[in-house]
Amino acid sequence: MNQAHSLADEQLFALIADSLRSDGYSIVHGVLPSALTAGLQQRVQSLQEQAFIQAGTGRQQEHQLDRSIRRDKIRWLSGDDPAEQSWLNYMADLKQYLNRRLYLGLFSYECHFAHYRPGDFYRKHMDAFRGQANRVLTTVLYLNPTWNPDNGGELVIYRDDDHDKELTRVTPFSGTLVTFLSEEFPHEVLPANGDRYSIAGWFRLNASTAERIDPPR
Ligand SMILES: O=C(O)CCC(=O)C(=O)O
Ligand SMILES: [Fe+2]
Repeated sequence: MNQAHSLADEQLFALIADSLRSDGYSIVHGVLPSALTAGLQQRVQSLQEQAFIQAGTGRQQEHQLDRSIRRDKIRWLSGDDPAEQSWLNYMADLKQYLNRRLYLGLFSYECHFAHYRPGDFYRKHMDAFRGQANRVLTTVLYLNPTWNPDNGGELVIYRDDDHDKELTRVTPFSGTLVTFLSEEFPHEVLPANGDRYSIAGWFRLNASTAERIDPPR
């Protein structure tokens, strides 16, 4: 799917919802409001390297830094910055739309900027495991205005019905937004020659009980 101009929010949300319903994933190019993408690009470029932390794998107690699996550095978004707040608002609107259309019961959204330096990668992994009621829907927005396809750094998505077979590859061009069911699709980030910026995010269910506040980070 390839559109060259931004769509009204509801049209874009409808495209995403239709693809999620039929295929479990959606890839859209260049259809987000351009001011939104531009603001986030500027924001991530303005952050100093010290603002990022080494990304880990696993949740809370199991949290590990394993550089053979994952090399990127991350910074969680917060509402303190206007560009970051705009993205959080936009995702809140998407959440509302998807809940209305697909009854997904999405409750919260968390997301971080990611910076992959040249050579960095994220090996094949799942973002969530069935039955754990944690991450339901993954979103990835790329923020690389001058990406050369020869740079590598593609996101490789594997098939939900055969985890060894490649489904598709996504070049991390600015404004490309990928959405997929977190429990269904293994995926990996290939090493790149250049600096690769993105926002990875997850919609979660509300799995809180009186004893246990979920989601944690
Ligand atoms: O940056 C990407 O293309 C995907 C990142 C990813 O899989 C993750 O952060 O879990
Ligand atoms: Fe992932």
